[in-house]
Amino acid sequence: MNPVNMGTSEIVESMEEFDSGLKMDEHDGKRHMLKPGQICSIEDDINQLFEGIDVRTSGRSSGLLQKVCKDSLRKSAMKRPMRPGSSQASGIGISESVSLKQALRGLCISQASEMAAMKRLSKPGGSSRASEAGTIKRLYRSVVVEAGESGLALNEGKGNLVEISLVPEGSTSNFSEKMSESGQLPEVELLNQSALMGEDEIIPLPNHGGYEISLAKLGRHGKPKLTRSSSSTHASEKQTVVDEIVPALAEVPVKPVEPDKEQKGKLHFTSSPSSDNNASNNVNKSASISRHIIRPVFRNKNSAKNKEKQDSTSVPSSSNQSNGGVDNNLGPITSKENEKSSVSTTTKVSSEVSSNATDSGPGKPVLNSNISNRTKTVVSKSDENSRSREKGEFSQSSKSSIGEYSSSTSISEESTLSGSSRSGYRPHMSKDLRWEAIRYVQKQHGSSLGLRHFKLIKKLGSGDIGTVYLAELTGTNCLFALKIMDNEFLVSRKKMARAQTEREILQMLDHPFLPTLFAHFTADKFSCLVMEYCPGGDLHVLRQKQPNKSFSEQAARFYVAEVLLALEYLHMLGVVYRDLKPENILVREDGHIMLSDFDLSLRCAVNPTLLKSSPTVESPKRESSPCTESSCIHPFCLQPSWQVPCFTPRLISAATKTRKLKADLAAQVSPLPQLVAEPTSARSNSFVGTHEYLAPEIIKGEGHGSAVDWWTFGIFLYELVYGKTPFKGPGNEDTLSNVVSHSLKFPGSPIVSSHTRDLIRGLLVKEPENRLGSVKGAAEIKQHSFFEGLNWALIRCAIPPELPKVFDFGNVLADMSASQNKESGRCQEEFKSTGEHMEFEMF
Ligand SMILES: Nc1ncnc2c1ncn2[C@@H]1O[C@H](COP(=O)(O)OP(=O)(O)OP(=O)(O)O)[C@@H](O)[C@H]1O
Repeated sequence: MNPVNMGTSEIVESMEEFDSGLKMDEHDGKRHMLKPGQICSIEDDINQLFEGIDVRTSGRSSGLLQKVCKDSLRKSAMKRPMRPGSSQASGIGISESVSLKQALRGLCISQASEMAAMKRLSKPGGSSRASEAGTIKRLYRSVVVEAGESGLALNEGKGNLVEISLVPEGSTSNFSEKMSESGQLPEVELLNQSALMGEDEIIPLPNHGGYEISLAKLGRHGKPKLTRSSSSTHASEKQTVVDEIVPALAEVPVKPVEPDKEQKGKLHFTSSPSSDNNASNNVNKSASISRHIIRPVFRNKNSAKNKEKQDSTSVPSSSNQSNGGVDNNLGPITSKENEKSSVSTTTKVSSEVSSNATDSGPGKPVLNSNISNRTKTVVSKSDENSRSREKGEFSQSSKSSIGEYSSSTSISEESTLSGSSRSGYRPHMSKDLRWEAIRYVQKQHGSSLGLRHFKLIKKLGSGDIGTVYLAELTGTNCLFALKIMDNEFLVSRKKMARAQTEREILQMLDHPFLPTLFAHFTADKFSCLVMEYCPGGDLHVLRQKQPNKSFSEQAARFYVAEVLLALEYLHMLGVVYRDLKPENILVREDGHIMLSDFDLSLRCAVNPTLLKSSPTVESPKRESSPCTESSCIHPFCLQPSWQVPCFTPRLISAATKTRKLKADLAAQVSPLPQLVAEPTSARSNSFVGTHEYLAPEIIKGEGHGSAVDWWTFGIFLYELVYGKTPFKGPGNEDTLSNVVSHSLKFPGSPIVSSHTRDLIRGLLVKEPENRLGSVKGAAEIKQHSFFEGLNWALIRCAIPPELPKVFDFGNVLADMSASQNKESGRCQEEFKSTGEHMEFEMF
């Protein structure tokens, strides 16, 4: 949370509040807004009332008591409705009434309303002197859009859609400027979204067009331990196909940056110099954003030297030192000169978001969704993998990712990327010693982080765009997963955009079930990502080790629940993951999961909405009413209605009774609205994913959106419980055709509960629009009976089905020196001997 925002006052509004502000004129019957100056009239009314009470109670109450009551009433009148348990709201002078607060507070509508208010006030002509009640009403109307009828009390739940507009439709920059001037940045605290957040910490979400959403985030435990459970070499036959689209150039708003003299021979492809260390900078940044065309440019050392002179005035700075010293050399190229010079080696950044996501005004990035040059190359990643992977060292799976890939990026604003990428600026990881270690090394060596600071211990695996090593930050006993990518290779294979996407997404993440990116830097011709190391292998390997190669439903529920939360968070950030499969789910040392591998993800705009849930049951009153019909047809009604009125509750079964009791209780408590942050407007035509996991709409090339993640989620659950995927054919083509045309079938064995099958069925609906999760995203899926009883908020504290072998971290490096130094030496030698011309095995 930005410090600037910390002081932002909470506004809680309610219809009661409006009612108090709206006074019916007895004479003309019109409703008038009560202006601040009219508060005294309320006071007068109350005084009058009190007089009445005085008269009535004079004989019974002591004068003192009356005085106390009167005083308190007067105070109440002055303070406006205040009920037990409600917190006093301030902000722009709006107090709250508790019932609405109960209904909305947890779902941040108050903050959203404040935001909406600020937004409105920031508009030209908006009067900051508007009456308080008027402001409330305007706020209410701006925030709460009641479907059907306007002016309906918010707590009269009828399942209406309440929409919070978090994306400014208009003057983002103006707004941001105003906010920065006033020192206030509206934010939405997504309270009650326990799945996404913790109770104690707030993290910034990417800036949605100038507005910052804050999420309270989960804390996380986790120290790296050197252990590998990857002795098995189970290879699935799933193949990776990379089918690339060279996407169209995207017009992306980025902040112009200062030249950096130290950028020679380095890769530049970011729009986010991660240099801003305070919130106001963030705010100012969004205010100063201008549109530039950025193109990722690769320069090898030699070409960089040649171009150094001509680029010297335009090479962007990544402000390494200000980023906690973390080398952050991936800066944007913004000048025309660079555009020119980069033509031959550029991978253009394209964008694929729906018109919905892009047409909403200058507050949102305008993206070029044309795909200019589509080259379709199918590469069998399994072949590459089989070449590159060392047998028995790490999980082998040929379930590989297909990518007729377009980078599909709607990179909105640099603050989106830099906001959480600042070293240590990730609340759930901020106390992690690895940040300290990195800072320590930088301090010691007085330089930015580079490959020389790492001791490569062993190769963890190779992917489509790079090789991942277990690496120790020299002299710190801290282990990291170091992903090293060869820039020349990326450029030549047109994979630069994928690398960029992955890095940008990693920079945004701050979630217990997603990896933390500690640093990134370029070293000679390599781009390196310093990530959290996950020692427990992947779920593919773990599944192979299970009896019958499938997980129990209980275990599966744990893993899919954590994956669901990770996906929910990603969707909330505007990231459609697209490559869910057990191979991409790593197991942490504490047994919890980490979803990895974002190079095929789609970035898009997201517009969180608040859905007001409606009670699904009849009101208790109605249910307990006697049958008044002359002929009762209630199935449980045993007594003829003409003799004795039948009271349904007395005659229903025990189970039904319990259900009804629960329903009654639920009906009495206003159901909380649901926050839905599903990027439903995201659209891509890329052919990406993994054959067995590909959604039908991707195969059919119809264009796809976030619903593909719910399809893959269904396949994932199926594979965990049945030990295989549902549509796999003898070859990839068969698999694809099965996905499109075969109906879903469940094997007779193992026996799987109807809840699980029902959830899978809901997720594996071929039409994306009818698929579970397609409308309300994870919120919808979480409510499925498969997850009944699961405590989403505390899942990170749940005991995982399996713990990877635990090593004493203190001894890890010592152990390593004995058993693994050999390999470590080999990895180091590999670098030393080959120098800048080092070739990775995978390439
Ligand atoms: N943070 C990490 N901790 C431990 N092992 C990791 C980590 N990240 C990656 N790995 C291992 O390194 C391997 C290569 O990862 P990488 O993300 O580069 O490629 P990939 O998952 O095979 O997919 P893709 O080819 O799509 O990039 C993975 O299979 C995984 O086993």
